[in-house]
Formats: sequence, structure tokens, C-alpha cells
Amino acid sequence: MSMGHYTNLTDPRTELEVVRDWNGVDQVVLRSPRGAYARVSLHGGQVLSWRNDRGEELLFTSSKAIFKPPKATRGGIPICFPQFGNSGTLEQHGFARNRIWALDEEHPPLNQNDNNSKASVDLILKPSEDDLKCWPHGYAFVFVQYVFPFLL
Ligand SMILES: O=P(O)(O)OC[C@H]1O[C@@H](O)[C@H](O)[C@@H](O)[C@@H]1O
Repeated sequence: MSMGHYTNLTDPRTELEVVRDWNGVDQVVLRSPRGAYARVSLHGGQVLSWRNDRGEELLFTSSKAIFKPPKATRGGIPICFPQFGNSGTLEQHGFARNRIWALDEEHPPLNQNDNNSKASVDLILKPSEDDLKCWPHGYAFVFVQYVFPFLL
């Protein structure tokens, strides 16, 4: 699999790999030359870990987190869509946290003119028929680009 299609790495020293988690879901792992680290799961398109170059975890994950679909992971950076909390008729924080996202190969980088060293991960969620039945407001897809500025 060509990783270059999935991320916009402006620092060629950055290591990137796609690994499979214990549920068979892909995760994108980024490592900077100085040891900073990020892990993004395609389950929910969620950032699960972000560590600085001193190895310190910058994101909270609950000790009660359940890392198994269809339960959303409690912690990291979740994508709450199309509702937050119980503000609508859907499951808490919407269904996007419980879907398997895809790495987006087609979207052009949003930060094309920014020469700072960094890496980004592009993710896309396309609605299923069932999604459109329970949330019939019509949308083509949800696109998310995470930009990690630690890769210096
Ligand atoms: O427990 P979940 O579904 O992962 O949601 C995370 C948290 O989301 C918050 O919005 C709620 O106030 C918390 O009660 C909840 O624990």
C-alpha cells in the first residue's frame, strides 16, 4: 500500500505506517525524527494518542474506554457528528464515532503553501444507506484533515 497517497508529509524524515489494531481496524501511526508520535484510528476517525518529543502523552483517554466497535472510544480527539452529546435523536455524539472511516487519497492538501515541517492525515466518511435513513438530511461525505505540527 502506498502511504504517500494518504498523507501530506512535508518532512521526509517522518515515519508513517498503517497498522492493524486488535479488532482488525487500520490505524495511522506517525513518528517524528525527535520521537513525537501520533496514532489515528479509522474507527471513528479518532486521534487516540499524541505524544511530544519527550514522550509525554498530550491527550486524555478514559481508563473506562472500550476499544471495540461499535462502542466509541472515550478519549483522544473524537469527531462528534452530526450531533453533540444527546442534543439530537441519534446516539450520543452522533454516529461518526462508530463508523469505520477511510484514508482519503483524493483530497488536495489544505496547507499546500505552508512550508513548516508537519504531517497531515486525510480521512473521509461516506454515509451508508442506514446512516441516511436515521439522519436524512443528505450529505456527500465528511472530510477531516489532522495536521500534526510536531514533525520538526
Ligand atoms: O461516554 P461517551 O459516549 O464516550 O461520551 C464521552 C462523554 O461525553 C460528554 O459529552 C458527556 O458529558 C460524558 O458523560 C461522556 O462520558
